[in-house]
Amino acid sequence: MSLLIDNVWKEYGDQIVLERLNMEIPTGEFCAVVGPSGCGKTTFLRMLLGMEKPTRGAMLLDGKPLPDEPGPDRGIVFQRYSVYPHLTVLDNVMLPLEFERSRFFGRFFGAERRRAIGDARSCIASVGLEHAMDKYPSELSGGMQQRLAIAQTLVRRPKILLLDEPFGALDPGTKSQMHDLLLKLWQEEGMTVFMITHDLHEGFKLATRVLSFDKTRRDPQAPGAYGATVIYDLPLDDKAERKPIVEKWKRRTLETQAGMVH
Ligand SMILES: Nc1ncnc2c1ncn2[C@@H]1O[C@H](COP(=O)(O)OP(=O)(O)OP(=O)(O)O)[C@@H](O)[C@H]1O
Repeated sequence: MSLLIDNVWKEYGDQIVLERLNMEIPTGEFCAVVGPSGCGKTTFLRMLLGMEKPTRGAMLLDGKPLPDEPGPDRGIVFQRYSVYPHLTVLDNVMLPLEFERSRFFGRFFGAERRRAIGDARSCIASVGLEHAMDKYPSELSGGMQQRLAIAQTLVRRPKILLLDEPFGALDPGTKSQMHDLLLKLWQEEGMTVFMITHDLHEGFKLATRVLSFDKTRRDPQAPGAYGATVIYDLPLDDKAERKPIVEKWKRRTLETQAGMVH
């Protein structure tokens, strides 16, 4: 399953946010999405999720247009834990399954309910929260809450996992544990991942490909006249061999973000 982004543009009124996005992403690619604040990274993720439609161009999953509403094949995790404070860990992870089911068939009963509970429990165990099934979010640390948010998204077994600065609020130790967890889940599930990060080192550590967004042209009189595009598309799948190249691009990306190169 591959994702084809074909000349995608996104405009809000007369503001062009993104322009000329062209890329092909094979299944299982782990893309880090980097770029200056406000350049349209979240907008890109929202289009992949189906919360926003491109103004122009096409996004094709295996040759078919991406559905223009969120579905179980795509899941998102935000920086701030989007968990429900009044529900236990288990109920937080059951909820997406119940929503999905009730859209079409009403509530779970009997064997189906038991199967859903089993799926939720194994997903909670996969993020290391098996001892906290009956706890409420207020009883969990920040890292545990973010694990819960990830479980809530993974329980529907998305093919595309979208992460909007998921670890930005965590301390370095917890962040590093979350990196290990994410890599484990990514390897086990074979998902295509897009992760926005402001931490370039995190992006280069985790990703197989770095997509660096920025504007290539600017009009000081009309800030919305031009949008951002992918200025560097860096494959990192063979890190040892590509190390010198990666280092060069990493330096260039850092310089661009610091406003030293345009
Ligand atoms: N629904 C909307 N209506 C109008 N403008 C919007 C909307 N959503 C985003 N924008 C504009 O699009 C631009 C890109 O926003 P976006 O949140 O995608 O940037 P970002 O790169 O994710 O920023 P940050 O790194 O600060 O989170 C901003 O100028 C924002 O004001």
